[in-house]
Amino acid sequence: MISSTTQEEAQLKAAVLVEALPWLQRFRGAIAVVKYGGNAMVDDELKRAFAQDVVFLRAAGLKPVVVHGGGPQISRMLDRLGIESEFRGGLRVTTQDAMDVVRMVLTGQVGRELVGLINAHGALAVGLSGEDGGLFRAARRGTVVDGEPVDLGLVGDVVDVDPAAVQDLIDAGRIPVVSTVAPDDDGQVLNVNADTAASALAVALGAEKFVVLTDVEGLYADWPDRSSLLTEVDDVQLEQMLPGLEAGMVPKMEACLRAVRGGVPRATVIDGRVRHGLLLEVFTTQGAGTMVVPAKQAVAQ
Ligand SMILES: Nc1ncnc2c1ncn2[C@@H]1O[C@H](COP(=O)(O)OP(=O)(O)O)[C@@H](O)[C@H]1O
Ligand SMILES: CC(=O)N[C@@H](CCC(=O)OP(=O)(O)O)C(=O)O
Repeated sequence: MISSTTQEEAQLKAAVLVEALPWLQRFRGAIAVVKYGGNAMVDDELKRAFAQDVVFLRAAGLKPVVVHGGGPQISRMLDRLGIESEFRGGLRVTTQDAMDVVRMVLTGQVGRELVGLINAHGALAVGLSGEDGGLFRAARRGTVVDGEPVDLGLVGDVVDVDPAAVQDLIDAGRIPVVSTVAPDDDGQVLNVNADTAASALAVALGAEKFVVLTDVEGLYADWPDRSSLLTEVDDVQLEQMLPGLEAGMVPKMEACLRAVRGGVPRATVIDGRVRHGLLLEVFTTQGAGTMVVPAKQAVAQ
């Protein structure tokens, strides 16, 4: 005889699968750009679970595109090489020496590792950077801190995206894994914040979803008050909040805003430290983290 506990467990498992049905139907065929932040790559087990989730999305009929960061990994390597790291307004001040390290760590280390983890489930992932196939064109940018303009060195913003190289991989059933270094018009490679680059790619691809994995539960209206976590915010509200946000959260929320204003229907910031958080975000009704939606749709979600 089957015990009642076993039956309950079985029903719970079935309920999880049934809950996923409308989301499986809704997102079949949709492009999902998933930005994996360096701070969310906490340990090997989490990274393996992330790779599993991405493969799950692909198996469920979505078209996942991974854009990765690697800020802490770059800082560690710079440290080992005796090069100082300095951030202004959430962006790394980047000298030519630092740029060589940024490029080496992002495309040669972090990107390679993610490709390997995904390909443990089949030959799906192909790595490329903003330099490959003319994917990104960048232009140098500075920033403003406390009202003062700050020169960030070899830091750029993506000003043009040619998604053909990524689209070709998607069409071939592959999972593109994108590192965000990008050349300017003179061929100088620039350091581009990964959140910013990921949102530009999500817009260019006409993505249905833009999900950002970071090291916090989502956006707090009144950071660090833990009771102020927002489950949903519209683009108008978010724009008003931006000047009050701190450091790393600024490029992240700007990226979500740009994605939504560029036509991506929903952009979500989730806690990448939660194992399988990506699956929960995509396939459960409750979702996870903070979802940014266009103002006119906010009520309907
Ligand atoms: N309003 C806010 N809501 C959430 N996190 C915030 C907020 N303001 C500042 N933060 C900080 O921003 C951090 C996320 O930025 P960052 O560490 O640069 O992320 P990543 O490395 O994933 O790009 C959070 O861990 C948190 O400490
Ligand atoms: C200009 C700038 O700050 N670039 C980032 C690029 C990596 C990145 O964005 O990584 P995360 O997503 O892990 O933060 C940097 O050098 O750290």
